[in-house]
Amino acid sequence: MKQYLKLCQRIVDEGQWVENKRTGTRCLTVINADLEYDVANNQFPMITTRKSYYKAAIAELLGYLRGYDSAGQFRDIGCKTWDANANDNNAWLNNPNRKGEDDMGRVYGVQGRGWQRPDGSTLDQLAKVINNLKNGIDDRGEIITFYNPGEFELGCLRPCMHTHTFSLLGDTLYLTSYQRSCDVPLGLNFNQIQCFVLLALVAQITGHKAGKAYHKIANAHIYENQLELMRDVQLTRQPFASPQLKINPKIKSLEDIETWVTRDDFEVTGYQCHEAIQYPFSV
Ligand SMILES: Nc1nc(=O)c2c([nH]1)NC[C@@H]1CN(c3ccc(C(=O)N[C@@H](CCC(=O)O)C(=O)O)cc3)CN21
Ligand SMILES: O=c1ccn([C@H]2C[C@H](O)[C@@H](COP(=O)(O)O)O2)c(=O)[nH]1
Repeated sequence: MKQYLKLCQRIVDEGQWVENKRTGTRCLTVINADLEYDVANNQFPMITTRKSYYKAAIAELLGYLRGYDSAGQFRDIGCKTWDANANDNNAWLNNPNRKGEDDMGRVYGVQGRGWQRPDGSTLDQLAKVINNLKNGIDDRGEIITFYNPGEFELGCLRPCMHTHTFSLLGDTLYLTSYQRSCDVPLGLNFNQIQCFVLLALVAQITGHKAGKAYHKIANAHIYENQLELMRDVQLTRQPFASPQLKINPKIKSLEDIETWVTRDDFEVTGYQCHEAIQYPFSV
């Protein structure tokens, strides 16, 4: 939690204003942030200086792992975060590749589970990684990437946390996640949780201990309309200790994740937080 607040303070103190054409809203921006999460000791990185909706963040991750491409599928598993990008962004609404209400196109999990090969077949990146890790193999390329520049025009948004590298050292599994663009008040609150859960969950289904998750961010920003709430409210609060995450031990395979797992298979204990803050969202 301290590293999150440190990054927020750094943006407030040292950030530079950058115009953003896609949203029309300027951002106070810094380049390069490194965060890490202690999954081994179950220090769940949930924000405590405001109320955090961790179940929606986990549902979003489950949707990525299942290869969802519709905001409706995300809503059905308890996550509304894709409604705006699928249905309220003019560039996407006017894109001839959009297949109608709620369509997100070829983003995130679509690439992760069904990367299109030149011969017309598809590659399931996630299944390959899980299979190798289950068999104790780390070929130094246990990478899942959602970043497919050749298909950007087929999706509503370029993936932000776009690449996940798993590494095995002995029987301990590590994760390094890369993010190109980060909305620190809103998105990072979710992305921290997702890095942690991705490592904990993959360790559980591949039979390894979880080590640390490393989270590398290129462009970290606060939108102009979020700045006052961050500087004058959230940053004046003292954080509480990290809560713990409990994952249903019955989750044993990728197939479980694809078929019956829900956000309620994840429970947090020891979460103490300050009042909710509603940050504005730029579409
Ligand atoms: N500008 C922007 N920021 C983002 O963080 C973001 C995007 N766009 N587009 C794609 C996804 C969608 N994400 C989102 C979207 C909404 C919330 C959000 O509204 N969070 C609220 C309430 C969550 C809830 O009630 O479930 C929050 O207070 O955290 C968070 C992440 C993250 N990504
Ligand atoms: O997981 C996510 C998804 C998105 N974001 C944020 C980062 C930016 O503020 C926007 C995306 O805008 P681009 O113009 O495509 O960079 O969404 C996030 O923080 N985390």
